[in-house]
Amino acid sequence: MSPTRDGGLFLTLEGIDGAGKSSHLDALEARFKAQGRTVVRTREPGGTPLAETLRALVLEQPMTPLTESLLVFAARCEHIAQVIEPALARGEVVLCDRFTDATFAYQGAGRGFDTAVLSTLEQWVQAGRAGLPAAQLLQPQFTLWFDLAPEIAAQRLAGARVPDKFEAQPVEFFRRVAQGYADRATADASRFVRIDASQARDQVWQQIDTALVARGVLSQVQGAAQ
Ligand SMILES: Nc1ncnc2c1ncn2[C@@H]1O[C@H](COP(=O)(O)OP(=O)(O)O)[C@@H](O)[C@H]1O
Ligand SMILES: Cc1cn([C@H]2C[C@H](O)[C@@H](COP(=O)(O)OP(=O)(O)O)O2)c(=O)[nH]c1=O
Repeated sequence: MSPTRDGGLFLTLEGIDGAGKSSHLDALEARFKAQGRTVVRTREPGGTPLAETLRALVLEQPMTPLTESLLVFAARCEHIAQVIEPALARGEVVLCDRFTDATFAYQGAGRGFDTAVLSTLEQWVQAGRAGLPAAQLLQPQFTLWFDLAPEIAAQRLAGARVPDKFEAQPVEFFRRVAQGYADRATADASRFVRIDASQARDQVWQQIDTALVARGVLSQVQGAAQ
């Protein structure tokens, strides 16, 4: 069996903007469904009507890093209570595009905001959740970290879509964000699954599939290459 909480699986995707996360969400969802799992596909900031309203503010309005941090954790609080916890309790797969690692990477490393404050907010929002020991934070079982040089991500995004507030940031900002992710990965090596996102799309998918099979989260597809 896969490592689960209440039979559910909490899997997140992370990386700088343009790293290629969204390109693999459909295939991941289909892969779990093909194995008979019910999948809740969601994102942060967002995932509930209120959290989506907060997302629009965070992505469009200028604000202080503290306001940004409070809003993403407020959105997360709703998202956990209304979507993530109930789905995990039902034994489902929660496939979430970003979670708290993004706050440490973007607000912490990118904006230079105090990570001790972020850790406090993380405690408030992610500790004491249903089905977990009081001291344990709700965290993803695994985080697929799409690691890509900021210069390549910027090239991929150029002309691909209208940039939002973060995507309009200079490459130096994304260097700091990328370092923030690398630090989180070092601190929680068993949770983070590093994906070399510089490879071609089908090779990136192969890395994802192989990593999740190796961790017992997915079963090998019959006839697939070892
Ligand atoms: N492996 C890849 N090689 C080249 N381009 C890619 C690759 N993966 C995604 N892209 C392209 O890069 C851009 C950003 O990908 P996307 O999945 O939206 O990234 P993210 O969700 O991480 O911001 C898109 O235009 C996408 O088509
Ligand atoms: C979850 C989260 C996202 N963000 C940022 C990162 C992204 O630039 C943006 C939204 O992420 P994303 O959904 O990846 O954007 P898109 O749909 O355009 O690919 O929000 C934060 O700054 N802090 C957070 O805690």
